[in-house]
Amino acid sequence: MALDKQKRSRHDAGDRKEDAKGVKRSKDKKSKHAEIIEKKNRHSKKPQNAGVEAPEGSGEQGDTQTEDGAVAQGLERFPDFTHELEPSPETLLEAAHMGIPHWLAHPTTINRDASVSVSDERVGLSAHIRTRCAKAGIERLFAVQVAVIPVLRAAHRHSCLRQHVRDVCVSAPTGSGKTLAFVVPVVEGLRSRVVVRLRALVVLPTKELARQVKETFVDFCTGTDLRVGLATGDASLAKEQAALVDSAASACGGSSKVDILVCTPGRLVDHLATTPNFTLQHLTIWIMDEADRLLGEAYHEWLQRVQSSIEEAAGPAGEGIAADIDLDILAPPRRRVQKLLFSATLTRDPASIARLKLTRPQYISVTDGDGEGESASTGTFTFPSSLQEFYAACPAEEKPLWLIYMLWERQISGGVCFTKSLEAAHRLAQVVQAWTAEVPADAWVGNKIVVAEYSSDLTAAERARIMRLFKQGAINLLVCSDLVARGLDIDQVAAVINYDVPTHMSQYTHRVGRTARAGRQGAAYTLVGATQMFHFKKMMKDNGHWEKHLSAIRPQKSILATLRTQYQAALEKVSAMYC
Ligand SMILES: Nc1ncnc2c1ncn2[C@@H]1O[C@H](COP(=O)(O)OP(=O)(O)OP(=O)(O)O)[C@@H](O)[C@H]1O
Repeated sequence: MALDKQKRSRHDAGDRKEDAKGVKRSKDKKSKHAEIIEKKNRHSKKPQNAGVEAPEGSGEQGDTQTEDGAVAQGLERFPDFTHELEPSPETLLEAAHMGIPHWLAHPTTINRDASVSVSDERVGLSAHIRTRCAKAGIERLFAVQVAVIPVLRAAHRHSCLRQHVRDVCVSAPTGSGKTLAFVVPVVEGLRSRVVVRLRALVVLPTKELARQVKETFVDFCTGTDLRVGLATGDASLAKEQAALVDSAASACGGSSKVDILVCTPGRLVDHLATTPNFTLQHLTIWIMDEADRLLGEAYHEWLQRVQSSIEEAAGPAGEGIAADIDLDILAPPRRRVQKLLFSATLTRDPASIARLKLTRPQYISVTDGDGEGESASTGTFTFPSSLQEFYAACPAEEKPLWLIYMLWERQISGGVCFTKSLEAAHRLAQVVQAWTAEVPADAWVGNKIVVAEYSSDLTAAERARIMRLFKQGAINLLVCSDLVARGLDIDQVAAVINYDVPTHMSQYTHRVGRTARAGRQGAAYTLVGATQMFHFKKMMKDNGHWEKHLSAIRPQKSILATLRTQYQAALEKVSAMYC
């Protein structure tokens, strides 16, 4: 009987893997998986392909845990399209030497092409979420959603039963749909709540990103009673306070006016310090999006302050317990706040990770192919498969001309061009604008370039106006500092240009990730001055990105010569403005 069940569940798991579009089906690959699974089984008694991963030692294993992860406690079975990556001994050794925790070197991986239908019964999305997806034009779930939604749905059920839940770290390429990977399970988990309490906290590093995520929550909460709040400092503190809590109510925490709060770290700390009745005592889920950037934010030691607020409300038990310690012995079952970290470039810095006091964390990673390239020490930067990458080695003093060449020759319309500073963005936007005035009206083959500077120097209202015009196509080139390098989701970005070479691979990843989002085609161009070539090449090579992904562009001399004349005329006009 037990054997039958085992066979059946393995068969089911096999089918599930086969059905996930994009999961490779070659015989070789299957046997490789089988080998890995067999090897793992030899080393551990843990069931493979567990759709619901019951926390070890949380009282859900043994008699109650079945082979396929369904738990004999009325919990439903969730599908699993992931597999655990078995790192090589060398990788593990390297990770150990660098102090990288064991769980971070053992990701649960999913092929970035995996996808299932929104209405697939095995994912079990409610009619409400399916309707919201349909309204948003979403028919299939992306890989990160396929991997993460079942894990968080299962965790929610465990949490409701006062069973321990694991913290989750998620790494997936830019534009791969990480936002919905947490929005969907949060809304599913909360939509039948009775009393309004602040139960989900979502922290993002910038106002723009917070607004964007809040809008997604609002879309997916439409048709429910759930209330979503925003605290970014866009509105005055008093206005935010009035929107978040009923300060006249006597019961602390019973006065929340929102179920979900999307905020920036600075404003969160302000509310913790000054807003009467604002409390995290009912929190069940704490999401940090763009987590690596957030961990670098020092604002009033926001991380420690949020952790302390949570711990004060709930008591310290269960926090920060290493992944392999049996919780049954150490802590009584109770509801705790589940921490979720999302990023395209998740930090591997042991010190940063330790500060988070994660509880038995699980690491989910969306990778190329079979998780190849997942390196324990550096992490892999996985890029959208629809992204094409180019670089041009150019003389440093001619970079503006070469930028103009790219814009002209590649007919870039819907471009975002990154510079290293606000000043550089300002000046470059002026030069490009002056050049467009030099081009005869009938010479444009594609759209005439209409350029605007988009930087933190502008007011929020000006930025909103420029963004609106960009989305409408009235502006088709934005010149920016790194303000919009992360997270911003703009469908219309067809190309990214690194006018100044990014200094880190993560900066490169986030910048180029503004294009080729959600499976759309996109191109990234990097202008590399002669003195920067060594660094750029090394950075790309160190990350296994040089040979496989980058193509060189060599400009046609005749086109360059024509553009040079126009460029020099433009330069003179811009210089005259400063005299
Ligand atoms: N299943 C889906 N089908 C179609 N489009 C989707 C799906 N999921 C998300 N999207 C769209 O994909 C785009 C990118 O999603 P999102 O902003 O969540 O990416 P991300 O992974 O957070 O990227 P980044 O790391 O750059 O912040 C959004 O416009 C979103 O609406």
